[in-house]
Amino acid sequence: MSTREVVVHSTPEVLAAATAARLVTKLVDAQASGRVPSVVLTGGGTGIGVLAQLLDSPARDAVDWRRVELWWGDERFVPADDDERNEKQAREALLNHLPLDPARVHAMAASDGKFGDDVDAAAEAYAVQLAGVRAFDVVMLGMGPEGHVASVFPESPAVHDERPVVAVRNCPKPPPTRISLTLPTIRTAAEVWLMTTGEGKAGAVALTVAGAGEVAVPAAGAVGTSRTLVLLDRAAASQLPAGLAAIRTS
Ligand SMILES: O=C1O[C@H](COP(=O)(O)O)[C@@H](O)[C@H](O)[C@H]1O
Repeated sequence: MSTREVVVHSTPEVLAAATAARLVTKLVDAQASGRVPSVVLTGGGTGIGVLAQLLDSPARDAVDWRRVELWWGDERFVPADDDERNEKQAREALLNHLPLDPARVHAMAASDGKFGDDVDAAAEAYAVQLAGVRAFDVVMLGMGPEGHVASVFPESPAVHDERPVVAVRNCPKPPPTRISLTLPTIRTAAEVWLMTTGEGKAGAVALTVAGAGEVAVPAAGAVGTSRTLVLLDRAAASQLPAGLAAIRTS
């Protein structure tokens, strides 16, 4: 398990651009060493903002996108064409514009897909797909104001679940039915990048960095085996101890 490194950027735009650049470097380095990197995408404003920045960055052409495996950390269990879907948002922000290999893009099922409205079957099928993955290179995660990551919410059944992927019901944040990787699966990643912006996230960020318990603050349980980055804008970092925020400000 790695120690958290906190990086504070001046604005959400700078954070998104810097994280997009970080991802390009990560993918290029992995491909240069002959590997096909695997990345877990996130929904939410910050995660989709990073993808939009990547679309605007000429550096994205340094990556051979046909040799990248893409997964999702969570998905809202709604019809495929619903604007709430993390997959749809990611495709519109970036993926539709890249020469990806469709066989390497691993979206979670929609509620009008192969499994119909059986969210448990959809979650189990995703776990079967994941069984072939050795370790993710990067898991990107947004974070809720109460400390949820992916669709693992505080004090919810998912936070206690040891299975790799779970169906989530009655989410406090709509839509109520979702599919999510669990914390044990997230922790198999080499690197976890926890990314968030805005004052509304500052309390949960401070609790995460202070080492709160993962049942109360699931973000605190999201760590990588070799690196855990907490990527923030100044507003999200505003409740961190002054010394810590000052160490790594860019
Ligand atoms: O519902 C979700 O929320 C989180 C955080 O979203 P944000 O808009 O507050 O950044 C997100 O990471 C997750 O993937 C998503 O399904």
